[in-house]
Amino acid sequence: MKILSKQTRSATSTKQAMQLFKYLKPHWAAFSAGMLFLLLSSLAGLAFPKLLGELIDVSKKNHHDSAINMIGLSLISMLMAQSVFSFFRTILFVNVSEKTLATLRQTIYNHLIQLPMNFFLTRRVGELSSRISSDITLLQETFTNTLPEFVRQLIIISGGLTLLMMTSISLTGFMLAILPVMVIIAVVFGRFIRHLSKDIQNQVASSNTVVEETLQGIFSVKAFASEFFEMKRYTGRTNEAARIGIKGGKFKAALSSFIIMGIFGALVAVIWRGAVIGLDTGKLFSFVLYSVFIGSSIGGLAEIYTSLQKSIGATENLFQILDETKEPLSDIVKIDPEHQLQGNISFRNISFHYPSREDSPVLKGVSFNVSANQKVALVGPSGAGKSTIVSLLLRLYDPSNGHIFFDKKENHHFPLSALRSQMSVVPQDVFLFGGTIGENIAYGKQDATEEELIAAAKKANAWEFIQRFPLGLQTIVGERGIQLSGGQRQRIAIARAVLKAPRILILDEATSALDAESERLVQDALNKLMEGRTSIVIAHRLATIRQADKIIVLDKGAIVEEGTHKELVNVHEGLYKNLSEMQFTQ
Ligand SMILES: Nc1ncnc2c1ncn2[C@@H]1O[C@H](COP(=O)(O)OP(=O)(O)OP(=O)(O)O)[C@@H](O)[C@H]1O
Repeated sequence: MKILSKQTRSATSTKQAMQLFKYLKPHWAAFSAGMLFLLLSSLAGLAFPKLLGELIDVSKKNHHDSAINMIGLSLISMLMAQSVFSFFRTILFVNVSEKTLATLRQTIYNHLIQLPMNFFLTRRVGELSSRISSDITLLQETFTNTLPEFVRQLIIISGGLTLLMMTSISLTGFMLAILPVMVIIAVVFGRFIRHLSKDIQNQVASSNTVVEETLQGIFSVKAFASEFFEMKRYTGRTNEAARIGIKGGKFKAALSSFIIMGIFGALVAVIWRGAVIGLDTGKLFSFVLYSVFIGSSIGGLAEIYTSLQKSIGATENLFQILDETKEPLSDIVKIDPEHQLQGNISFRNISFHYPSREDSPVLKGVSFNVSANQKVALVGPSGAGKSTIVSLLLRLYDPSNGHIFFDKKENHHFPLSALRSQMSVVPQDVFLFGGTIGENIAYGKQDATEEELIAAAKKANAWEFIQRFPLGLQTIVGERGIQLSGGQRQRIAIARAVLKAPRILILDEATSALDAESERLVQDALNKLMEGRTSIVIAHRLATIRQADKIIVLDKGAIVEEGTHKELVNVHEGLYKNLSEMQFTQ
């Protein structure tokens, strides 16, 4: 990864943030209309102090009811106008940001799911899903609130200052010399206190951890007679929280005194100065109100700056995903005859290491052939490289050396989606999606009819238990539905494979033992499934592969033996012979 200087980084981040506007483009008209309403509502807001000041002056000077009523009426019309403008501005901004962010969410997710396995090796699922949820929520907040608020504050500051200067340039200068300084000090001070409050929260959280851990592990605490040790630990953490809390309290007290003295003091100074130069009461009143508006907008800008920085960070995270290269996938409708597999596989001198661990080779010069419709078993100790061979077969990774052929054509010749769609994996740990049993079976073929689903379930020996559920195929599985047993889940996965009718079947045999009945049902279903197609079985229990056409024995990334069961059990001191003796004497 390139290391960028801070400036270049912030320049690229800003550039990326600008890319966001690409997603806004289709909604440009609504966005501009929203901006116009924002401008109008901010201007209407700015008219208040002026009208209020005039009201005071008119009432003091000539007591003309009609003039007073006129101003009162203008104030009410301004109020109405402002509320109408705000209403439309909010609706327009929400509309634009919801639509923009939905597109952005879809773009990011669609890109993410098409990224190669390499990408997922080095990232945690939580981190990636939080990008799609919290980073985008942050942007949503920016588009709906922060950006409009930023524009509003700018209008208030510039408009307010113009109006103030029209009243009195010297008093405006006086106000600017003191009020913004006080506001900025208060903001910086406030931030410092917020940091401190975070420290307190962390400290309190860490003392709560002691409570949680010790209560959950109360058995260990008692068994090790650690009560007094834990009491000391808890006392230490809570006292520290109290110490930081007291320190924070002092600063909070100082801040409120400062606000009373500094900010209100500055306002008093402005009023005093206004009185000295002989400004009318009404004018002075509106002057002070504008000063308050401007002061709070300056304070607000600091908040907005932080929040914009966060959004730029979030955009950077999101666009980083879009910068990654996707796998060349396509939505398969029909496979070209040229890309249809016969089922012959050939690995030629394959070496491989995982991209995340360049220095540890996982496969070293592996070569083997599988003819169409053969049943081949991969055997070997844990970590030998069996699952890695399967990943290379599926082209989840490319080998670092060597070539993989399907029917004498190199694997690159086949479009990736066409290649994968002709293979099917029945994994050890079957992952079921949180939908119905029917949907889970149809995962291999989304447009399957109910009859096809039932036929597949029957072939997989799964229909018998599915039909016993009152809702049959419509039964919900997963977190919010029923939990299926290991054997049942495997049979659902087999039904999925039956439905997909792959040319090449990959079975990762379950290591955990099923009860005898489930085992028989699963094995029987697998045997039916393997008929008439090439099957690669990662075998953990050697009893199931005695009939295999070929057994490939791997050890530490290399093939050490190859042959049928009969041949291999006769190899003197052979690994297979050893492994099978160990399993059968258990
Ligand atoms: N995603 C990965 N990143 C880095 N190294 C990996 C990854 N997956 C597997 N390995 C390493 O590659 C080697 C081979 O692993 P593989 O899973 O292919 O073995 P296996 O023969 O299938 O083992 P088992 O029978 O335990 O499933 C192991 O040393 C393992 O630590």
